[in-house]
Amino acid sequence: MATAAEDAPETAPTDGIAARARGLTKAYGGGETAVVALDAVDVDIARGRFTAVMGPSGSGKSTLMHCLAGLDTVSGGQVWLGDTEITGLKERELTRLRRDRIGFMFQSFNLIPTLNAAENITLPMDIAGKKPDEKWLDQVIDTLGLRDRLKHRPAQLSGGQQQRVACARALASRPELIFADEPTGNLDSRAGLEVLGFLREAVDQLGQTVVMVTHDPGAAAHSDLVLFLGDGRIVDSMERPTAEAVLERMKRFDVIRGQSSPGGGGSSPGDEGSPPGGAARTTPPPTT
Ligand SMILES: Nc1ncnc2c1ncn2[C@@H]1O[C@H](COP(=O)(O)OP(=O)(O)OP(=O)(O)O)[C@@H](O)[C@H]1O
Repeated sequence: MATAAEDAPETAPTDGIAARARGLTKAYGGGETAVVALDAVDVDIARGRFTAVMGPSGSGKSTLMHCLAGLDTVSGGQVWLGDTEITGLKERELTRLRRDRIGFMFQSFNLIPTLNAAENITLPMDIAGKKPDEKWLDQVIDTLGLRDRLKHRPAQLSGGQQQRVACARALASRPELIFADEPTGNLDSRAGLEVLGFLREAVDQLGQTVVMVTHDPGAAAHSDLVLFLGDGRIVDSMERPTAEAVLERMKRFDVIRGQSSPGGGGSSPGDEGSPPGGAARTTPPPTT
């Protein structure tokens, strides 16, 4: 019994909650150079909704996503995926959890160049030795308009099509949660809109849960809820956002920063800010 208890992750009631964090703290480095990227964050990610995470450069968006997805360890606090506490899981258990229960999309697509679209889409399931649900897969492929591109390799596809393949790959195993880090960052506005439309459909028509980190108020406007991060804390949220309202909210960060650092001096790491809609950033590939 002691062994079972040891192996059993702590559970919490998470009805309607796909992911939850309590007191989530992440610090990098130590001593004088320590950076607190996340400062005791409490957050609930609602199931079946599209949540966007915004905030100035260095505010902790990617760190939050990585900690919620079990891609990074935390310095303090607890994180749950569904009712599984992931803080404290061993790397092997985390790898399995990410593979089985989470879908990832990144700015840089992260497709395997030697595999065709169909093979890329099912790769995580093939690695896991799982058979895809063909009916679901068909639905995903048709929703994403990839039916006539399945035999193409990534180099034979446009950026938008490659990101659609990455989207299908994230959806293929019908994960509990999809994390998308700047999924439109490498796309022109038309292709970006298309991908955002598909993520919206994944939520509305396929019942998926999506969390998207973005710098772009126009992209955030496709979500149901925007969480605003500032200096490692969730400082605001906005239901049913519009691009204009998100842009206005983001401008207030610049005002506050302007007030707190007269003459532009005294900036801390990652404090330089970035214009909404800009600032492409490279994200590490998924380790699943
Ligand atoms: N590996 C690391 N080592 C040290 N500091 C780090 C590391 N990763 C992130 N940080 C710091 O943690 C803070 C939050 O970084 P994070 O990348 O989460 O911010 P972000 O909001 O995603 O930024 P951006 O919009 O520029 O991508 C920043 O101050 C950053 O410099």
